[in-house]
Amino acid sequence: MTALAEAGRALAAEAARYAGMGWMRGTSGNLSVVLDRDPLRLAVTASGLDKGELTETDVVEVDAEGGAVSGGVPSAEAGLHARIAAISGAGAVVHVHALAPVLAAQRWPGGVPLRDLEMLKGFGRAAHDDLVTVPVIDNGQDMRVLGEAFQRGYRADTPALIVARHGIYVWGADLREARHRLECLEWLLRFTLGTILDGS
Ligand SMILES: CSCCC(=O)C(=O)COP(=O)(O)O
Ligand SMILES: [Zn+2]
Repeated sequence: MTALAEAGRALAAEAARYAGMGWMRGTSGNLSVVLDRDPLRLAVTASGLDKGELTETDVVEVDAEGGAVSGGVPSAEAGLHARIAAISGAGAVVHVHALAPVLAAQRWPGGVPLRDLEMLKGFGRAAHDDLVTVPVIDNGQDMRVLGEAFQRGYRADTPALIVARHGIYVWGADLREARHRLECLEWLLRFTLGTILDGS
């Protein structure tokens, strides 16, 4: 099996899992893994498909700008995946349309504050870190513009980015680490939103 097909199989399995959680509704969301660093090459999910029904062939190899190197139409957001992988050194980038991150960005458009929660450990931070701020950038259709905005707010200790009125990106050394971070961060965001509702 080629490296691209192997990546496609892993991406399909991961996407099915996220779809089952309701975080990839319709055709939303996209996932990638780094195939090569020099030059940068990623395997990214193909565009416009039901992410709960992907097969190992629904994957496209892209370059550092998100342009297709193999056949097929890559995710419309491949350019942002590539920028995140290039800047952070991550081996995998996941993007889902879970609701809590979008609600949180609406409430805290300058960055979502998280503090003093055990679950922060699952996001690569200390439980009692004074303040963790998840960056928020404006949505748009030009991935170069989103990439620049990501890069301006990038901090190596905060492996996530919320795109306002759109969704969230989380990254890690591999798909498993990215997933663990995403699951814990989604919990943190839901908790933080819940504290406004109950006034605490
Ligand atoms: C209803 S999904 C709109 C596009 C989007 O935000 C997304 O995550 C999926 O785009 P792709 O090109 O990767 O299918
Ligand atoms: Zn999206």
